[in-house]
Amino acid sequence: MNEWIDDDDNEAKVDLRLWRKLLQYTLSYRRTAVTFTLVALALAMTDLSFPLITGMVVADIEQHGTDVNLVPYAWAFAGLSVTICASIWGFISCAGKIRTHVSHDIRRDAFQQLQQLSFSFYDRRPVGWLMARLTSDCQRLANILAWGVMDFIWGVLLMTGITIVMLVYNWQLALAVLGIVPVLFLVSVYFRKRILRASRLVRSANSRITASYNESIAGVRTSKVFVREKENLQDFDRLAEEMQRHSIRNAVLSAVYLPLVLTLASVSIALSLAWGGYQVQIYGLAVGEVVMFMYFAQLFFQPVQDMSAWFAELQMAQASAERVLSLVEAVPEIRDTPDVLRRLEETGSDGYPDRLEHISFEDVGFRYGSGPQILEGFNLSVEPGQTVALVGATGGGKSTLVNLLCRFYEPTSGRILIDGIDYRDRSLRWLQSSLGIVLQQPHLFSGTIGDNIRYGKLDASQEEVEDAARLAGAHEFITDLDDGYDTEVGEDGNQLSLGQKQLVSFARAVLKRPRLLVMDEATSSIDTETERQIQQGLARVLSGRTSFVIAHRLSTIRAADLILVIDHGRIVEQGTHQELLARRGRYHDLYTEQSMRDVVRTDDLIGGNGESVA
Ligand SMILES: Nc1ncnc2c1ncn2[C@@H]1O[C@H](COP(=O)(O)OP(=O)(O)OP(=O)(O)O)[C@@H](O)[C@H]1O
Repeated sequence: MNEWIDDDDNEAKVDLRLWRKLLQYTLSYRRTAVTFTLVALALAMTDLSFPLITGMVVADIEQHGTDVNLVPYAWAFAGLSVTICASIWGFISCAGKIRTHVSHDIRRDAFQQLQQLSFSFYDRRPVGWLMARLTSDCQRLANILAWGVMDFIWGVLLMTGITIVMLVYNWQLALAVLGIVPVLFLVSVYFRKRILRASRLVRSANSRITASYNESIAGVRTSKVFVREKENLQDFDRLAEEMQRHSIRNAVLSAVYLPLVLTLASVSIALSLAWGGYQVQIYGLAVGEVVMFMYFAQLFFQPVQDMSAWFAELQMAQASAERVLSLVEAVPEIRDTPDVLRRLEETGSDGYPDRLEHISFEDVGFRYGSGPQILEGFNLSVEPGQTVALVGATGGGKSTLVNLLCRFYEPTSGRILIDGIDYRDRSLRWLQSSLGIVLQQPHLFSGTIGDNIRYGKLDASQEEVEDAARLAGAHEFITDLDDGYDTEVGEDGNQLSLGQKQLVSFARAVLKRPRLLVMDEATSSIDTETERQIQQGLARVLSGRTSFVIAHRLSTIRAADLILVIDHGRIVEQGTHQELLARRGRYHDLYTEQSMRDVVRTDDLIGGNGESVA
């Protein structure tokens, strides 16, 4: 499995430097954090007051018997109860607020980063990995950075208060109570970690079982045809057995943990009672004080348990923290150089004329990451307004060339010049806003067809949108739909056919009127008649604009000014359609092969152009 997908939840050493960075998310809500600290202080003081007053009542009764006036104590308890209610309300609302803000901020930063990162980043991280970072990891970190931090503040305040009060009252009894705390902490961390791990294993087994249900329901026909029912059941049994094992382990651990904590708490209370009782008998210590210490002993356990639980979670979430920070702090590989940034800041432009005419590749070499060399010493010169077509065997490097041209990747050696200037010396924004791209698998966003076309120019009028659609050959099918331009395309345009999606994406590119148009297999799912319409429309709109077309359907590029046959990252042939056919080389073979494969198409191509293939 890919190392990035692996959801490694094994506990790692807590890296404080990393958490300090993440803590900035909480600290940026200074006002809520300060309010929270005051609320936590009030809560801790109130918690602390209960044993104190209880101790006082008992001591008072011990001293004055039935003459004691209990009314002030009743009022004090009533006041404390109200304060505790208010503090808990404040506690929960502050922590909830901070959790929501922190979760939003981490997600926003991660999302913003995702928009900036280069394609190479996405090559190494699958979508599933990124989705998990944006959802479960962010959620988990937000919980720690809000509830964990809040519980920590409250716990520290309360434990410090109890320790001070106990030491001031009776240091020997205090030590008897406190002696058990480290043991409790260690036991808690030990069990919490194992319980957390076991419950995650249960969750993970559960999701695999759900996926298995899903797969067997979706693939029921295939399973039947291949008579796989028995094997499927065996696979399912294995998963179910695994889940059962983890669930039982989880239940056993929880069953051991709670009684153990309660026993430790009882030991601590018993110690204070025994030692306190001894002091009452020998040194005449007030019974109220012993009661107070027993109460304190009990009170001490809640924050210790909470803090040990968060500590265990902190260890388990170390991997999440690393993954999220690696995303938030990732530096885009392709970005404006400091020099370009300085020029942009000083003058608002990268300092060159807003023109995109002549393009040349000079000795360009390229490889994806540490992969094999895809291009080496690649040279090409494209004149203004030329249509360059790239054809050739699959995996030859056509899309790579176009990716380099669009600066989605940068050459690993050599240069790409636009009007004589290395494009790395120009701003990314300038280049990418000059581009129009139509892909074989175009992406449409949820919304209407009109919205999707307008994505190319947000302030375009309805008329402009329709004109663009007409030129792209999309108007006809759009107006045939019941809601026309207001038709909802669904998620990723899945309410439309692939051909219709390509037409909408064409219209979007046409509306933008780009200086450089790039089409990657863009007309593969469009019928020949529509394709001809598009060709005519584009010829009008893009006359004088440079374009690069990758096509497997060679009919798309017959009119290209320059056809390059690419193989293993090299140009093996170049020329116009006629020249290449006459040469009877690789292009001629490809063309003939394609014509043979599709007789109807061949008819159309020969008829359309009045030329013979053979
Ligand atoms: N993102 C990537 N990471 C690593 N290698 C890649 C990546 N994209 C392409 N390649 C490799 O680069 C080589 C050229 O691929 P490219 O997509 O440029 O070829 P192509 O000519 O466009 O192919 P096709 O006609 O099938 O689309 C192939 O060997 C491919 O495996």
